[in-house]
Amino acid sequence: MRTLIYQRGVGLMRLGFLKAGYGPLSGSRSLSSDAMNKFQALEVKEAAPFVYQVSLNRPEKRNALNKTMWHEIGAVFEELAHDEDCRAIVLTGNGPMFTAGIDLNDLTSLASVVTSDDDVAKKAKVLYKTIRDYQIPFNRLEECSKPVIAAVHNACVGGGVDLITAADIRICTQDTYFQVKEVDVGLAADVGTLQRLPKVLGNQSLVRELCFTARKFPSDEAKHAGFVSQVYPDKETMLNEALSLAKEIAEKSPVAVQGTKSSLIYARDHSVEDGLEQIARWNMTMLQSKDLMTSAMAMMTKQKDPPTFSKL
Ligand SMILES: CCC/C=C/C=C/C(=O)SCCNC(=O)CCNC(=O)[C@H](O)C(C)(C)COP(=O)(O)OP(=O)(O)OC[C@H]1O[C@@H](n2cnc3c(N)ncnc32)[C@H](O)[C@@H]1OP(=O)(O)O
Repeated sequence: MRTLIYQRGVGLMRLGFLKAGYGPLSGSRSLSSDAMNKFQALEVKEAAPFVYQVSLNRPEKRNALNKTMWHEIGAVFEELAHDEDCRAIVLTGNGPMFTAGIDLNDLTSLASVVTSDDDVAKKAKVLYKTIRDYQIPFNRLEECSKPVIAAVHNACVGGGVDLITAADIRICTQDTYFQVKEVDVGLAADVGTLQRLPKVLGNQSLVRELCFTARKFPSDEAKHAGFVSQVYPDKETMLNEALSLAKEIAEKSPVAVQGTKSSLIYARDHSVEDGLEQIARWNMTMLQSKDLMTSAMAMMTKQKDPPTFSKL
């Protein structure tokens, strides 16, 4: 098992979920494999060289996203972004399903803000900060420089859809359904689905239908619509394929892969001209990396084994 560079605290404190063992550190330190397993609601392991597997791990509660899990998602993707022994990540769920969405106990606890005697302006300010803080962990996933493959089985509900729309690649099992469930609990989705799903699908009519009705979006339809790129018969097959895809990515130049992720996200949110300017500026530095020559030599010499790249 490799180690993670471990800088926790800021994100955890933001939502007020700071717990023993998650305190802010003055500098950085290595996280041993034991420490990696101190996540309470996630299981994090190095599944193959340069490949990490992050599993939602509250199977008895259908991986409902409680505050701890929400926070740990932000923390782990921030850490893996800076871990040079990580080049690709598989995100999956332990137990019967991927996730049942936000922990409804946490959602109802928000009601205490609404029903307090505080002035409406103060309550609005508190709710604004709460929602913005809930958005941060999923942004961390999207911002993580390493490609994230969401491998989904059985059900992905509410906040789970917000979570995986921030991933780079989505795959699922045949028995999976996705559900933008928020309207059924009386709210407009506010942690990413309404912003990212239209960009993932491209079909505005389908996006609106799914978001207005909260109907189940089954795997075959999700594949047809381009929401997932592959559907597998069962979880074991899917996980094997997810890890094999992650290994394939991890064998490429990290300079090339991380630059590609960064540019694709930039291009999604900017004009073609702005994107061309961004990649020119990026590559004016990155083309000077040894990875270019290493990859070119491996191709030209028809090298069988993948080339070895410096850590990044
Ligand atoms: C600012 C906030 C931003 C975020 C917003 C996010 C919004 C959302 O995510 S909306 C969606 C919320 N989720 C739901 O409405 C789903 C609720 N759950 C279910 O409908 C079913 O549990 C499900 C169909 C997913 C699975 O059914 P199954 O028969 O397989 O399991 P159950 O017997 O129902 O549940 C087993 C235990 O898990 C607990 N549980 C399930 N979902 C949640 C949840 N979302 N929150 C908390 N706990 C959950 C359930 O209570 C059972 O626990 P126990 O009784 O202790 O065994």
